[in-house]
Amino acid sequence: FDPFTTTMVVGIGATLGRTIYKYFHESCDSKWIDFNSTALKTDLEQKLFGQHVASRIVLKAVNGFMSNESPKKPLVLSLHGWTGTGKNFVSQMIAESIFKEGMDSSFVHVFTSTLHFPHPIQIDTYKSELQQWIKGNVSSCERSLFIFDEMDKMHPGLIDCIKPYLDYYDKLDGVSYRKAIFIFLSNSGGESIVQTALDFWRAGRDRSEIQLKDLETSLSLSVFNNKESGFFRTSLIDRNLVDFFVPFLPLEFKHVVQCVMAEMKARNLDLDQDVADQVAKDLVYFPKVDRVFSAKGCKTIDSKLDYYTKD
Ligand SMILES: Nc1ncnc2c1ncn2[C@@H]1O[C@H](COP(=O)(O)OP(=O)(O)OP(=O)(O)O)[C@@H](O)[C@H]1O
Repeated sequence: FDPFTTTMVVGIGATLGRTIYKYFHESCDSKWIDFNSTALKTDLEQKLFGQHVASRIVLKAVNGFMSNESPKKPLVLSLHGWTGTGKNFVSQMIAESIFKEGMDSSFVHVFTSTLHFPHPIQIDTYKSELQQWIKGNVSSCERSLFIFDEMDKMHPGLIDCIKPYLDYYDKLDGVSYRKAIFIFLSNSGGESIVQTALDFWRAGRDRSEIQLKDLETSLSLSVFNNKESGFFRTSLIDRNLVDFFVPFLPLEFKHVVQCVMAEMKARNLDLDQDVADQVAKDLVYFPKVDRVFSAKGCKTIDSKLDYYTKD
């Protein structure tokens, strides 16, 4: 009897079991896919902190797309911003508002550049696999959601290969992609968003005054001109395949406190403002002089909270 092997086998068996169960259990119909606009609105308003611009755009974009019976192209959202500001979190909210199984749905597919496409030398294999994967999944369910994380680290050739699926084609090889949703996540443009937020802060203006137009120009310039960014070398942008660029603002101390309180609530702990303040104080803020924004946003607060709540 080897407890390690047994645990592994049981673990793998359970995962496989869940996958098979999901595969046969979940179907591509309104029983499993039923957009709940109110739930998305409530989540964005109550669970997402400090992102009034992103929140508004996402709600409008997803509502508009999901209420259109015959969209002309798939919905393509590009979420930009500093680390830990809520880009994955919002993608999760979108998935939950559309699919009963949320992120666990077999119609939601997440790709992370460094994890799934780590070796540039294998780019041709990745390309054909990715294309087959997208085609196969949309063929079995037109309402598929694809999330591409670390888009700024993605090989431009790979971005190029998904372009046809984002375009205004009626059908490609007999498959229509018009009801699919693509979400791209990246940190590119994050610094220019931070600069705008800092300018407002230094001018003594309220953060809530920041509007999309204040961020749009610098965001698109930095995304275009960033030689490191996969976007730069592709024509994703100039072909207008991205429907909405969604900027995420850097988070301040008060937002981190809100994140800690939310985490306490999620763990059924007594809400303790002092502990929340303490956890937030322990994080690093930048720029060095003003210390306005959390360097890691709301990331890592789980483990910090453990430290304060465990004996
Ligand atoms: N604006 C926010 N409001 C509420 N919670 C947040 C917010 N931003 C981040 N969080 C919390 O922090 C966690 C990590 O954030 P998330 O993964 O969404 O960051 P990200 O912007 O995708 O970061 P990265 O660019 O590093 O991938 C979330 O799961 C959520 O619990």
